[in-house]
Amino acid sequence: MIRLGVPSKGRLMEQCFDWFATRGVRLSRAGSDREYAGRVEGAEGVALVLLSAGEIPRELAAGRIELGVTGTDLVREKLAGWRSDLVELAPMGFGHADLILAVPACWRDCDDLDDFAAIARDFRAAHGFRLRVATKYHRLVRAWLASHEVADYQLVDSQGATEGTVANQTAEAIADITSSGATLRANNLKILSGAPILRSQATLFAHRGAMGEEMARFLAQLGVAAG
Ligand SMILES: Nc1ncnc2c1ncn2[C@@H]1O[C@H](COP(=O)(O)OP(=O)(O)OP(=O)(O)O)[C@@H](O)[C@H]1O
Ligand SMILES: O=P(O)(O)OC[C@H]1O[C@H](OP(=O)(O)OP(=O)(O)O)[C@H](O)[C@@H]1O
Repeated sequence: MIRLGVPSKGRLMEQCFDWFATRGVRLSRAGSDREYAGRVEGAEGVALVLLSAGEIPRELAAGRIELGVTGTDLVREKLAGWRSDLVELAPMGFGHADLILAVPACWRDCDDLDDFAAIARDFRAAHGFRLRVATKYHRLVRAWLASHEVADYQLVDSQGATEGTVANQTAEAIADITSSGATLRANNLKILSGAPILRSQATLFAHRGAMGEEMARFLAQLGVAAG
């Protein structure tokens, strides 16, 4: 049996259902919007498990699901050394989002990461504490800033409404995902120029220990190379 984990709500779930439907596999909820059991038609030996997108990386790594759809951002953030437990099979062409670093739009002298590094260096002396970056992407942001030799900052945990932390004066900068940019604009924040920390999209992943014959057959049916 292949347990397939799919985001349980919103556009990610719907676009995921569409992606499989295009490949002849009909996924649906078993009952009401509140019911997290699912149905699979058009494929043998596949069970649908509806899960929070944020939990799918951990469930895949533990082998509690054999296949799963989630954002590459969530896999890289939640699983250190994710390649040892997961196989990245196919980008799915939706759920695009960039993980970016943003600062107040009124910081006229801060356009790129070099400017940010210089401001962070001076910040502690001026304010008595390190410049605060609010994010839920702790691992990715730390690794990225370290790789660019930015050290004079502290991370502030924010699990939602991260863009509001600057106006609320609990952070000076934020690192979060953006797609349309509307939330950043509404909160008077600007993205630092240059490449984003990460470009993410919804992606099909497998548990590395589950790449047997049954999986090969299902992937062939989906037209996906076995990694
Ligand atoms: N505009 C967007 N807003 C939020 N997530 C987006 C957006 N565009 C793409 N995504 C992707 O969707 C995924 C997050 O989905 P979702 O918010 O449902 O996850 P979650 O953390 O499990 O949520 P919850 O905890 O509310 O269940 C991430 O991979 C993210 O990159
Ligand atoms: O660039 P945009 O199109 O404006 O989208 C980006 C926003 O969407 C997400 O938030 P979400 O609504 O998922 O809630 P969250 O704050 O709980 O993450 C993300 O955290 C940003 O806040």
